[in-house]
Amino acid sequence: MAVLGAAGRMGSTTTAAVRAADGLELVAELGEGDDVAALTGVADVAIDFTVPEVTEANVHALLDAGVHAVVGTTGWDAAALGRVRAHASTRPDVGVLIAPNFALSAVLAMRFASVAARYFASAEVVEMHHPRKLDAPSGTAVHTAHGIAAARAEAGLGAMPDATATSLPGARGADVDGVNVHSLRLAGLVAHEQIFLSNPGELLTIRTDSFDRVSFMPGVLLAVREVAARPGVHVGLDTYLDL
Ligand SMILES: NC(=O)C1=CN([C@@H]2O[C@H](COP(=O)(O)OP(=O)(O)OC[C@H]3O[C@@H](n4cnc5c(N)ncnc54)[C@H](OP(=O)(O)O)[C@@H]3O)[C@@H](O)[C@H]2O)C=CC1
Ligand SMILES: O=C(O)C1=N[C@H](C(=O)O)C[C@H](O)C1
Repeated sequence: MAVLGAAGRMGSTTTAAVRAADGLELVAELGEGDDVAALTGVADVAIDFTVPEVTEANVHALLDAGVHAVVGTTGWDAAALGRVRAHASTRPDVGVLIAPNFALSAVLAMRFASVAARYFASAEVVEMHHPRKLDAPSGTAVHTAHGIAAARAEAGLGAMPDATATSLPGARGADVDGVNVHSLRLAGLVAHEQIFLSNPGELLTIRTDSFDRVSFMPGVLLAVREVAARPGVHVGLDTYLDL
C-alpha cells in the first residue's frame, strides 16, 4: 500500500502502523510534488492524509491509476463528493472510502448523535482541535451535523428554538444543514468533539476525545484491509461496520 502525505502527523503515524501490521506492505510514501499516477501497478491501496486543497485531485488520480483509495483528509463538500462519485462510476472495479474520522469513539459518537437527534428540540456541536488544523469546522463535526439534520428531517422536526436577534459574526457558530457548529483551536489538544442535545429540563451530552493519533489506527487498518472488497464511493467508516 501507499501513503500520501506520509511525512505529516497522520501520515507518519500511519506508516508506522502499516509497518507493524500483519499482511500489509508499505511500498510508497508520497509527499508534495510526488506523482500519484506512478502508483499504477505499484500499490493496490493508497491512503490519503494530505491537505484539503489537494485531496480531491489525489482521489481522481488514484481512480485513474486503478488504486483503491482510503481518504482521511477532510474539507470535502457535496460538489467534490459528486465529482468523485461521477468519476468512480466509470471505474466500478475501484473502492473509495472517505472517512472524516477513523477513531472508533468518534464513529460511535456520530452514530449515537444521529440516533438521538429525533428526540430532542435542540442540538449543537462543539469541536475542539490542535491549532495547526487547516479546516474549520472539522470534517467530523460537519459529518455529525449532517447526521443530526437528516434524522431531524426524517422525524419531521422543524427549526431549533433560537431567539437570537443580534450577534457578532460567528458568535452562533457555522450553520451546517441548520445545525450550529462551533470550532475551538487550543494548544495541547488533538481532536475532540461534544454534541449537545436538549429538551426543556434535560440535556444529553455525547463526547469523544482522541488524545493521541494512535486512536485512528485500528480504523485506518480496517479500512485499508476492506476497501478493495467494497467498490464504489462510501462516506464514513460506519459504512464498513456492523453498527
Ligand atoms: N479521518 C481521520 O480520522 C483524520 C483525519 N485527519 C485529517 O487528515 C489531514 C491531514 O492531517 P495532519 O496529518 O494533521 O496534517 P499535516 O499537515 O501534519 O500533514 C499533511 C501532509 O500532507 C503533505 N502534503 C501537502 N500537499 C501535498 C500533496 N500535494 N501531495 C502529497 N502530500 C502533500 C504535507 O507536506 P508538507 O508538510 O511538506 O506541506 C504534510 O506532510 C487533515 O485534513 C486532517 O483533518 C486528521 C486526523 C484524523
Ligand atoms: O485535523 C485533525 O487533527 C483531525 N481531523 C479530522 C476532522 O477534521 O474531523 C478528524 C479528527 O478530528 C482529527
